[in-house]
Amino acid sequence: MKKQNLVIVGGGSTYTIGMIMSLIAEKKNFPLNSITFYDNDEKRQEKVAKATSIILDEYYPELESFHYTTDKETAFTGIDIAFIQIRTGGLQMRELDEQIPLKYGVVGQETCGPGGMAYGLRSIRDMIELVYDIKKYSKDAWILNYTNPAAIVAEALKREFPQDPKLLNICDMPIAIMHSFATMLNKNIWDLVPSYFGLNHFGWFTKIEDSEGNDLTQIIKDTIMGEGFVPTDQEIANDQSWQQTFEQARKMLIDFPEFLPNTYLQYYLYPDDLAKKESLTNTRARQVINGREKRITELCNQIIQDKSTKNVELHVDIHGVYMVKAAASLVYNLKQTYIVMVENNGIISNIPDDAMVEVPALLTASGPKPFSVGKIPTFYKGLIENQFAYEKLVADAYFENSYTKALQALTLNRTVVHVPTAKAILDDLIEANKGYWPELQ
Ligand SMILES: NC(=O)c1ccc[n+]([C@@H]2O[C@H](COP(=O)([O-])OP(=O)(O)OC[C@H]3O[C@@H](n4cnc5c(N)ncnc54)[C@H](O)[C@@H]3O)[C@@H](O)[C@H]2O)c1
Ligand SMILES: O=P(O)(O)OC[C@H]1O[C@H](O[C@H]2[C@H](O)[C@@H](O)[C@@H](O)O[C@@H]2CO)[C@H](O)[C@@H](O)[C@@H]1O
Ligand SMILES: [Mn+2]
Repeated sequence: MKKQNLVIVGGGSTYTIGMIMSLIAEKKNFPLNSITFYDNDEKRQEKVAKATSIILDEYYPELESFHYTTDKETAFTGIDIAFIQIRTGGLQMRELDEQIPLKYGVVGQETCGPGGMAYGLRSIRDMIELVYDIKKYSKDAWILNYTNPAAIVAEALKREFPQDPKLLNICDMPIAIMHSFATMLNKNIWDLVPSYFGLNHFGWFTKIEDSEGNDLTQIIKDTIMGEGFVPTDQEIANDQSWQQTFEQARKMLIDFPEFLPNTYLQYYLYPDDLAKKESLTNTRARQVINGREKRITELCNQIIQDKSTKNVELHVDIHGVYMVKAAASLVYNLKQTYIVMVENNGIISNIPDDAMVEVPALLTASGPKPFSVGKIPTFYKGLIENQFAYEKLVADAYFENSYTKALQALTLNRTVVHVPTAKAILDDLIEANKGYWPELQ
């Protein structure tokens, strides 16, 4: 097994320590020669990198080298694979993305609705630049992106880098939901076989089987409708916001019992209820700043102060393990099945070919090989086509510098609809995103 040279772009991310623990847990399946961090915020990255260096000394002594840098040439030369996890504008801009729509009574969310559009218009430029730069210094490297809003980033990257089998967008939400299914069923998560279709943060499980082919879907539905649904991955199990989000699955299933919903659908199916529950001074960004970000900063400080991990609790989360296992399947041609984003091209036969759909695919050394889904029922087709039109219009707005396309996008979005509201939110977002967005005319 050839050992891999990995760069983590966005080394200062709150997910990096979890990713490092996953790389350690999976070192037999995804052996590494080197890890490099790249970030454009030297200070933020340095703290995480110093703690990482201590963790790696303790748990990965056989690793040849670990470096961190803010220089792209140093970071991207000689690498086999890049994981990208950046947040253009940081959690501060996420807070504005959530607060601005909320001021107008519209859901304030990281990847859904106007907040998602705002974040998308910031992410696209950095993501395109990073992919070009990685390819410049390591033209054959795999690029695994999970930067959000992944649906919009995937649409933009597909246009800029068409048909690139080594560039893959991936999300952890389906596997986090499957984690809860596995716990509920008392089964090993990796033995569950999902049938799933949709767009990123906008999809449904049509079936869950075990490795022997037993259909477990009805048991899962009955349990959720009877007892509710809870997050079980350690990272989110005790988080009140995620508990409330998972609980909404029961409501969605009672209203639409056909398929098991991705939890993100709550924002599109009950937008007004969710907006009413949100608080301008405590949107999710503020909770993350006071929660995950603070916890990771304290954890790094403790490790650095002790020069050891003896006084901290480190754990492997499903987010990191999923990305690492998927990467291993790609580079070692393991042909394992993961839910990823790919260009439709007939997979879902009655929606547009150019949609970036999220479906199960075999991950192989020549890229993802998605399974066919076939025709989907009218309700889901209607929802997906509307959402895909919104995503396309956001990418159009970016590439064409078009105010009109951005306004059309927001008007189509199920969380907005009302044109004057769309206009007011868009104008506020333009003001807040000066320097991040293209100039819309
Ligand atoms: N796809 C998924 O399911 C999934 C799951 C978890 C997180 N995410 C995404 O991962 C990303 C990181 O999330 P976070 O909460 O840890 O954010 P964060 O702000 O803590 O970390 C992001 C890091 O990226 C750096 N950065 C920003 N722009 C950069 C650029 N152009 N080049 C290099 N570095 C840059 C920042 O300095 C920061 O250190 C976000 O996009 C988030 O939405 C996606
Ligand atoms: O609101 P946040 O920042 O806590 O989470 C937003 C992300 O939520 C989903 O991902 C993960 C989560 O980040 C992680 O900690 C994991 O253990 O559980 C969540 C559910 O899968 C979502 O898929 C991401 O795209 C969001 O960024
Ligand atoms: Mn996601």
